[in-house]
Amino acid sequence: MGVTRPSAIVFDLDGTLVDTAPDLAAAMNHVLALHGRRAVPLDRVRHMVGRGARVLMARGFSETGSPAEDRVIEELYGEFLDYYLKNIAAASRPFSGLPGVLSRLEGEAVALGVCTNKPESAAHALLQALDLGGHFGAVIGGDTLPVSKPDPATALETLRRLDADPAAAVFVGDSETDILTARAAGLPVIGVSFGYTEAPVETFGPDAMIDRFDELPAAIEAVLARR
Ligand SMILES: O=C(O)COP(=O)(O)O
Ligand SMILES: [Mg+2]
Repeated sequence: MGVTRPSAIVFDLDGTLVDTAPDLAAAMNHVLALHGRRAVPLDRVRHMVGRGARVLMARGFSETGSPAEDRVIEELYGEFLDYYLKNIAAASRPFSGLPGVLSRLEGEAVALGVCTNKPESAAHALLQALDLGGHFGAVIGGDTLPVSKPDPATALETLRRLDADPAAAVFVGDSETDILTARAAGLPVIGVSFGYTEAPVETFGPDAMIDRFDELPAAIEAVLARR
């Protein structure tokens, strides 16, 4: 029988805490339009997010014609980020039930962190725009460290900054990247069924799945008890 009281919960951001796909799609389609490409529909974008904005740009170009050459990806990324930072919360909203579950965890003195492949500046701007920033004691973005998810250093550094015991921490995410990150860091991982993923996230073997945030406390308890 393992621990049941979590020290910390580390959350992925896009597709886990916040439904950002509409604004990510708008920014990607803005860049595609600048380069004479057609728009990618929102439903497709939901399967293209999860490995950072450079990969999103590459996928957007491959989806709409000839692939972008490596040497132009940095320029596309710059165009994307410029538009995205100006429109970061035009349509992005926290997933249903999130504020309630964050308050509940805080009430139980559980430390909360964010570990995302979004640039750290974009992660802070988004959390602030949605009035969520105050909940999280640490935010690690895709450019905070020399490595990004799925490198386990990202999750472990989030916990270090929270001063939380990794042996009682849980990762929550929506994509294969998150499952790989948590596994490599030795953390139990809960998948959310409402996020962005190339294939259904349960196929990557999370320790538990939730369909709604009100299921999170019980799922945390279950994965820690099984440790
Ligand atoms: O920007 C992305 O591609 C993914 O961001 P996430 O790590 O918060 O899901
Ligand atoms: Mg995600």
